[in-house]
Amino acid sequence: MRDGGRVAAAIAVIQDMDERHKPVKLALKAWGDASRFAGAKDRAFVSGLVLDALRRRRSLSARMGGEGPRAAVLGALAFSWNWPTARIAEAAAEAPHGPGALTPEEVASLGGAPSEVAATDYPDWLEPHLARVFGENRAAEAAALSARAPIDLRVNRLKTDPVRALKALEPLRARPTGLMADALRIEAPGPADRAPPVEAIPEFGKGWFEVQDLGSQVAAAAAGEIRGQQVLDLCAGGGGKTLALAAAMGNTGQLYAYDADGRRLADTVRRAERAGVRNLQVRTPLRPDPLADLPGKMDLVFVDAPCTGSGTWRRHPDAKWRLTPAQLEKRMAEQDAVLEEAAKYVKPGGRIVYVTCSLLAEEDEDRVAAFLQGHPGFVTIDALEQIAASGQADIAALAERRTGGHFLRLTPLSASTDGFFVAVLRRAA
Ligand SMILES: C[S@@+](CC[C@H](N)C(=O)[O-])C[C@H]1O[C@@H](n2cnc3c(N)ncnc32)[C@H](O)[C@@H]1O
Repeated sequence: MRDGGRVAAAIAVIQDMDERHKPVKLALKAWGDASRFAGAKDRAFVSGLVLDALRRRRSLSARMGGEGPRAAVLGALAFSWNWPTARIAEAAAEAPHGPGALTPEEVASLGGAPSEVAATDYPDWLEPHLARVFGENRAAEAAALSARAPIDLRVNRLKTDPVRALKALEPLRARPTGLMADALRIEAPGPADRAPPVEAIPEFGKGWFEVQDLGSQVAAAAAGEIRGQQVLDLCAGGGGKTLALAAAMGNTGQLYAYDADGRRLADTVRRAERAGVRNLQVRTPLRPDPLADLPGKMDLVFVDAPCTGSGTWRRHPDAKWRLTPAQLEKRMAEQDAVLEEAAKYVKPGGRIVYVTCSLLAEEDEDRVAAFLQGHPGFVTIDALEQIAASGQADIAALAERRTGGHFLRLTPLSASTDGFFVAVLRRAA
């Protein structure tokens, strides 16, 4: 495909999303299925351009003076990909597949000086929510949430060590992160480039490493020292945290993985086998009372709670435009329910780790406060001390991420991670 056809395809994908209220993943898949002629480079170009247009859709639209998909895509080419106007004009005018010649207004907007436009790249209704957490810094935090994200890997200590893993990942130029001993990072690919083929590295197949955001690795480390313990991963989902917890346990003690949605657990056994995990029981909700034997027995219940995902907007930029106040309310109710459930399984003296990948206080501090009010037998303990006890992190580098005394909040701007909130609660002995 030539550039004109690729740009037209990106516009069509966003149009499909807008008209049919489709998530970007499905719209891209629909285009890919209907475009057998498109090669891997074409697909990388189109998906990169669509995601970049969505990341900054509002500010790009404001600069272009238009709301539609075409304005967002042309704006992304100019202001995210730094294409000169002449190159955009040439691609747009390409016959027969380009999206059509630029209008004089578009040419003027594309050539405009870096603007005074103050449009923020999140929906208006979130303004007070982000102001509550970030105050004056919210625009800078939102800008960092609108950037491309790197690819982070977690070295699996059950199979290898960071030195050997780094050697295996040399072709992809991975490097240590400094923050977590077992975390490696591959910088975000260029806008139109294909994602680095991590899964094609033979050692990936041997379970040497997993793709996992650095913030997610920090959150898992808040489990603390868990060797030999009884641990329940209550919202195990696809198993990302489960495998991190398993690695920290070193195949000692017993790890249970559960999720209210049994389909989400489907891959966990296979992933655990690949990772060399031998102390995991997957408990499916498809059986009656799957956790009936666990109440009051867990040293640790890990709650990777359902949330709005506002901390992951770098990777899922369409999610921020689809989020509604009603969805936030729904997630808050689910968070209360899952914390209530978690409390049942904790033994006296045991802990709950509460994690969200949301930056909204309503899902974070407020849920912990609500839980504590109803459960006077629990207190918060310092998340950072727990992370220190895990022996995996550079605590000094995390000290400034402490919030509300005992909690931790990570953001793309402050920690170069996805956004995460972490709280640790201890049940009285
Ligand atoms: C943030 S995701 C978990 C991600 C996963 N831990 C990982 O690292 O890949 C939240 C999960 O919580 C599950 N969930 C929601 N309500 C639940 C409940 N009451 N009990 C257990 N799981 C629940 C959802 O099905 C979803 O898979």
